Amino acid sequence: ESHDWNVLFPLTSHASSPLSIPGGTRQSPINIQWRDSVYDPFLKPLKISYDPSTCLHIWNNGYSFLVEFDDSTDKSIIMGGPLENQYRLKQFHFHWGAINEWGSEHTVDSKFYPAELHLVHWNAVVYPTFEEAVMEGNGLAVIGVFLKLGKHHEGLQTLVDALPAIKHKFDVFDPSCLIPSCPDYWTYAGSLTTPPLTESVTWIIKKKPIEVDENQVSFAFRMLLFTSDGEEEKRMVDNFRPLQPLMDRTVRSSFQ
Ligand SMILES: Cc1cc(=S)c(O)co1
Ligand SMILES: [Zn+2]
Repeated sequence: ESHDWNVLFPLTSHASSPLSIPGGTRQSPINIQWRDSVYDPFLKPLKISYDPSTCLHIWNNGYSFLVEFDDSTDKSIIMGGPLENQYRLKQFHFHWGAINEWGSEHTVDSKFYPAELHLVHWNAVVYPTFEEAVMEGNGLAVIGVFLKLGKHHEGLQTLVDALPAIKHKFDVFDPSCLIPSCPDYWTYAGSLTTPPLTESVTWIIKKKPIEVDENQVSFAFRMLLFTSDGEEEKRMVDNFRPLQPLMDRTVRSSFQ
């Protein structure tokens, strides 16, 4: 039983990967074992309504590139799905690898995708600020979308074109163009995958990936830098967290 292993040989426990918080019981990302996911007929369809004009700017935060949204109103929200309240879109960003063999944070049946999109939302019904929501169990909801290599993605190209400038001011961008129309998703209780790693995220992982072409991931994403101007260049790649133990959690699916 893995728990004994941890008790007997705590130093060799795989669960305490460098980036796991002590005593964490709902850490992310995880491997989604398709056959172990449980269909929940009471799960509602996810309702997504984004107002493209809430788009503010795109920037490199030294770990990924983010497109941030004006979250001072309820103009861009999600509701339904596994969620009790509506959640406001705050930003979206990606995680990707140095090569196409890996890059996503979540895996499906231990398969990595070359990249993963995260659309981060917070529970403004219950919490006054994003910062407070980050610390609460029902504070955040993140939609995860896998990227697989295939045909060119028009919507993504708008972002890719802005990357070289990165300070590029954005007028409008509707992130729903990055979300597959197939309504199927998995959902589980998890955490942020970057510090503070708080266990505040209801993860909603879309079953269907979106297709992007080789250049969109390789040229654009992998040319970004972790480093700032003047520093020795370090390409921004492999900005994903190692898999975390499922522990006492069930992944639910919205589909049979
Ligand atoms: C708030 C936030 C959420 C995720 S998923 C991330 O990678 C960074 O920051
Ligand atoms: Zn993320």
